[in-house]
Amino acid sequence: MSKQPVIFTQNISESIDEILSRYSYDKLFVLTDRNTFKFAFPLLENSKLCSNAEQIIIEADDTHKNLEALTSVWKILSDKHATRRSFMINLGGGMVTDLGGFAASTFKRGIRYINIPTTLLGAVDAAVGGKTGINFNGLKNEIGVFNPAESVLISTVFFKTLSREHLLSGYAEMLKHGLISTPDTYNKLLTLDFSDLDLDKLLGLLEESVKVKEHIVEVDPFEKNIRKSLNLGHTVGHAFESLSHERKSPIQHGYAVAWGLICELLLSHMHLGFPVERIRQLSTFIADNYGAFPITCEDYDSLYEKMTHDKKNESDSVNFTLLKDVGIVEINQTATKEEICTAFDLYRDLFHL
Ligand SMILES: NC(=O)c1ccc[n+]([C@@H]2O[C@H](COP(=O)([O-])OP(=O)(O)OC[C@H]3O[C@@H](n4cnc5c(N)ncnc54)[C@H](O)[C@@H]3O)[C@@H](O)[C@H]2O)c1
Ligand SMILES: O=C(O)C(=O)C[C@@H](O)[C@H](O)[C@H](O)COP(=O)(O)O
Ligand SMILES: [Zn+2]
Repeated sequence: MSKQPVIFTQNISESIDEILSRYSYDKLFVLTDRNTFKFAFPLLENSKLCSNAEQIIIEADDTHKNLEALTSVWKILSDKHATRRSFMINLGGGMVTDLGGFAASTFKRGIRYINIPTTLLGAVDAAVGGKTGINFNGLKNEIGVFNPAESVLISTVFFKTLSREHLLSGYAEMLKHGLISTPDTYNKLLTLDFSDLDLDKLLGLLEESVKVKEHIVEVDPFEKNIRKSLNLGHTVGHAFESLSHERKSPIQHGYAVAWGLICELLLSHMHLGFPVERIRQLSTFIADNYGAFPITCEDYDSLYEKMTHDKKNESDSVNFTLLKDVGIVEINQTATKEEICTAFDLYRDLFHL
């Protein structure tokens, strides 16, 4: 896979037109969800090329990252006579870039697309690296392909309409990037104060964080080895997220990752001696900013069953990425159901559940 250009810009319209002018295409489609159509699309008003684009608008939020919304995108592409020479822009958070990337990758066996993330989570993680897909059968990202966008255009101009919860959701993936990179990067992340947010500081941390992901994806684009480190916190996190959908009380992806990180650091301690002090420090940061995901022992069987579908699994055991310490990553670690339930018990103790 060739290196995917990730471009930071403060003049989004000019940058889009500059990138699009490098391509020859017959029709341009812009995919948004209802919110990004309202908040983000107007910010492209100075783009000459986007002003003639066909709009595709889907319902917002992860509960719509599904087959029905995907089908509606395929249908519009087909009805509007999109061809293999057509081009798509995914303008939205991770829900739009995941679903839109998959729609583009599969329509007529693949049309080219660029991602313009409008959330912090999208910018730091989802829009970058070529994982596309939808949720299916109650499981996160169960169907999808690896196929990177032609380019990713990151502009903080979109962040003005994001809530604190949106920012915190993206920040959880940044904490993950910190944990798998270096103590220096990680420790800086713990100093950000969300009760008195310094946006400039956040943006500096964002640029550093994207580089962590870019580097790993460049080395291992198809998640055969070290890319599994980007899945830290997700074996449990995805189970929490799916359970929240089942409960009809969906949590944001990054929140699920934040709580998943704590459970997986507890497993990291049990398997590899990850320092307890660091777990206490991070769980305090997460409890203060994210609260807790409520679980009881009644949920353990259901959570474990969900983890048996994790994409990293081989044969019957649940596969985790664990840490010996910050920046010391061990992939392909398996844990028994008993160990996982012990981690849930400890998580509940830490979060007073
Ligand atoms: N492909 C990957 O590598 C990868 C990585 C991380 C996460 N993900 C996926 O990304 C998704 C989560 O992404 P997300 O957190 O961006 O969620 P999201 O796309 O659902 O966006 C969250 C909410 O914010 C709204 N929104 C988006 N941009 C806005 C803006 N500028 N102003 C106001 N509202 C705005 C959306 O409409 C939505 O309601 C999950 O499906 C997750 O599985 C994928
Ligand atoms: O880019 C990756 O690789 C990741 O794992 C990034 C994750 O933050 C992201 O949530 C991803 O979609 C999870 O992928 P999955 O393969 O576990 O579904
Ligand atoms: Zn994630």
